[in-house]
Amino acid sequence: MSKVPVIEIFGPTIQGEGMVIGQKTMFVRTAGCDYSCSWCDSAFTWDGSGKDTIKLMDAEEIWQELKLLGGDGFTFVTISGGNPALLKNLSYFINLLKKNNVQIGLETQGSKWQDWFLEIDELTISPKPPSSGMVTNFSALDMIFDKLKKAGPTHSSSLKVVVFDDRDFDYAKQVHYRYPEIPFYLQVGNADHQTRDNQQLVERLLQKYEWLVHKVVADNEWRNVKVLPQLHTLIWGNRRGV
Ligand SMILES: C[S@@+](CC[C@H](N)C(=O)[O-])C[C@H]1O[C@@H](n2cnc3c(N)ncnc32)[C@H](O)[C@@H]1O
Ligand SMILES: Nc1nc2[nH]cc(C(=O)O)c2c(=O)[nH]1
Ligand code: SF4
Ligand SMILES: [Mg+2]
Repeated sequence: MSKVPVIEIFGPTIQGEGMVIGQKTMFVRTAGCDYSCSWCDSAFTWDGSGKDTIKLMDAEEIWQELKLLGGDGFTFVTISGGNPALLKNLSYFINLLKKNNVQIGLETQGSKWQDWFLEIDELTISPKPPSSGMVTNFSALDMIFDKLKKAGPTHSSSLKVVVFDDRDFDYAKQVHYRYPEIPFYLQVGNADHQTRDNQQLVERLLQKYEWLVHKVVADNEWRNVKVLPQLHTLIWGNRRGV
């Protein structure tokens, strides 16, 4: 059957990150990841702590849940995870969204390809810097961008690298140089993704954002780049489902 493991469906909210930041959207978060980033803010999707909340759902069931939550008040759905690119069967849900004229965003780290990437309106590829503890498979990433490029200029994708420290910053630059034609976003890393103290969290994140902006503006090797915070974290802290 065409089922996929879903761990949460929420919205309407705004896309807090990357190329369509600010966009009103619903979210579908799939379970399971082939990575285990040290600072993952969605570790419940893969570390076992959320296993009782995973539901195997088919396309129509996910759509019904989205309509229940969002009614007619949305035109955009973002799929994240975990790594949704592990799920070949997501094609059924993606086709159903297209049939309903819904725009689709998707977040993945760039470790796996799926043919349905070509159906995604706003595809965010987010390779992981050294602080994550993960090692990027650049031949897999090359293959993904080759396929997207062959699919033609109508395809809208971007790179988003989370930065925690100077090494991450250098890694991000390496990625940007390797794929210079892909729109590039630097994102502030949230080192306190467990805390409930929103005031202190926002203060630290804004300091980190300032640090990152300063590094970019002082560096002539960065030219065409956008530097962003996680907007949803500035509004809602580490709350889930927003
Ligand atoms: C939770 S991941 C899920 C999608 C996919 N596995 C990925 O990593 O791209 C969604 C986005 O959140 C980012 N992210 C995860 N933990 C973060 C943190 N502590 N601070 C900032 N961004 C984080 C990831 O880098 C990714 O861009
Ligand atoms: N508002 C909001 N924006 C987001 N952008 C990417 C998210 C994610 O966890 O993938 C996310 C999320 O969880 N919430
Ligand atoms: S790849 Fe994404 S979901 Fe997987 S561990 Fe890293 S940040 Fe978390
Ligand atoms: Mg998130």
